[in-house]
Amino acid sequence: MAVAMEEQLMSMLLANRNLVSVVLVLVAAVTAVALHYLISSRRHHARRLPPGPMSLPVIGHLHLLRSPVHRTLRDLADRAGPLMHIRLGSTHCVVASNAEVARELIRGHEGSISDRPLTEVARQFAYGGSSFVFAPYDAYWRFIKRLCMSELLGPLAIELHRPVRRAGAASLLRAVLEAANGGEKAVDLTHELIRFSHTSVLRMIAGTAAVPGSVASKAREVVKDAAELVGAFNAEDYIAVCRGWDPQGLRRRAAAVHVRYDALLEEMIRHKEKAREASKLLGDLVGSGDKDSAAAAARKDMLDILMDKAEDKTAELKLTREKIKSFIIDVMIGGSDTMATMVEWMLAELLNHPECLRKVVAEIDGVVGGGRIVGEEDLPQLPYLMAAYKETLRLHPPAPVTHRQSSEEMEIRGFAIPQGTMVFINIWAIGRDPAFWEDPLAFVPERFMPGGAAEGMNIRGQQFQLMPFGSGRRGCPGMGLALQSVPAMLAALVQCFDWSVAAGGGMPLDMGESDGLVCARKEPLVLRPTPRLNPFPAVV
Ligand code: HEM
Repeated sequence: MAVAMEEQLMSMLLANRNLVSVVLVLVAAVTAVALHYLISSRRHHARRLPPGPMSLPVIGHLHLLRSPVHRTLRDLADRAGPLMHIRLGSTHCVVASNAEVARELIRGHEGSISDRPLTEVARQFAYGGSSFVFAPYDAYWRFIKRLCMSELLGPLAIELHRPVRRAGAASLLRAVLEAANGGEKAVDLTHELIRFSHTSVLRMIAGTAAVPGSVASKAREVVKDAAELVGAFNAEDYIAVCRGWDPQGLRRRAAAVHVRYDALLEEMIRHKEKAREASKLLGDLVGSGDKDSAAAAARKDMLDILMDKAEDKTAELKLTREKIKSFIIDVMIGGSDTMATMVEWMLAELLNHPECLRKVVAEIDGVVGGGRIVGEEDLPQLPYLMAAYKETLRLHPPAPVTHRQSSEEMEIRGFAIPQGTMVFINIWAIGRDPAFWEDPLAFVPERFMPGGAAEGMNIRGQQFQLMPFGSGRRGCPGMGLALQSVPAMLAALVQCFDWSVAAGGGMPLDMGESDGLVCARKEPLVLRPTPRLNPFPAVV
């Protein structure tokens, strides 16, 4: 019976050979289409970009970006979520707006987001190559980072340069005292603080001998102009059709500023070369023993260290004159305004919160007294001052959004981030996230004190709820310096003077933010100082 049926079927199939072929082809086609759909829908799901607002052709989300950008990005993320995709022209960007996403990116994908986007303007200041700040995570970057952490900006260098910063602070206090005693109605502290932090950084770079007064004032000008250009939005960096056209003229202006900057750096380096030759000659004449070389090592500034490395034939990497100059530019731009801005934000917050200011001053009076001026060495005994500093960094990080670039495709939270995507971490929004911070907009240093909700929280980037210096391998190399210099300067200002608002100003102080590379106060801080210590301690 079965055999009969089989034979019958065979004969039917043979009779309908053409029909079978058609059916087989159809089945194969349907299967292929289904498979293709399945595979491509899986791939599409994996390639799905994180959510973001509606975009426009060509410009993407550029029309939505208002200044200050960190606020706009936070507002957009409130609707799109803590991992948001936006398109700036033709450039994909993702924005991390809470601590969990920042942690996932930095802990989980550190290797993929260790590059920084090199903008057209930044390229000019990097002598056509890439500087330390904008270098990809390559051999040069690793070399200079190691040098930073061990010698240039490491704990020993910070310690050795303490007298230089002390002298800078003394000069600021002297200027304020003269203004107060001379009956001047007000002091432009913004101006004085910028002068102080520029001089401190410049002296760390080139020592006192290599920095004539004219260099210091030219440096302030050129750093201001360069920072303005590096911080400006340049359509060329984002919109493909604008590339090579310099539509806003920024590249042209940057080239002109760079010529001035280069002349200044050459002046500094030539001074330094002469000083090194002279001291070498002297060493050869008198014969320097081990003790003298130890003292000479202690006197080395950044240029000395960099020039030693450039002359070192056994160094793992050749440090060219261009690389030295571009590194100095990075440190001057990255280090000066950030520190001045932080002292200013901190003083403004304390003046707006007199009870906190009273606690800071009482703590300094209790630990230091009125016979000498507070210094960096006192900081470990001043926990409330440090808590007020952390609170200021939480509310007013001077670099509110950090920029990275993905060097390969990566998957995060089920979304695919293409290679070459700009990765923004909104440090400012993270510090004000109501999901973590109680009463996030209030200035409450007590939250960092014993018993406070953020007691023991450090700001070095290991706890992602507070990361004013960034985090991971590209975290700020100047953090150690900023953790000493800023609170010590603020402490001296409030120990030595009572501050009141100059005529015409009102309280509370306006806390509006400026545009630019560094998020500073919009209005200059113009205040009236009254000396509060009598006799006034020696300003040395
Ligand atoms: C309160 C003061 C400062 C703050 C809040 C600050 C903040 C930052 C932040 C957020 C970054 C990006 C980190 C990241 O991508 O994860 C950074 C990078 C950098 N900062 Fe600072 N900074 C300060 C002071 C300084 C100082 C004093 C210097 C130098 C003397 C400096 C030099 C640099 C450099 C060179 C980079 C780039 C590092 C790299 O790309 O590897 N900063 N800073």
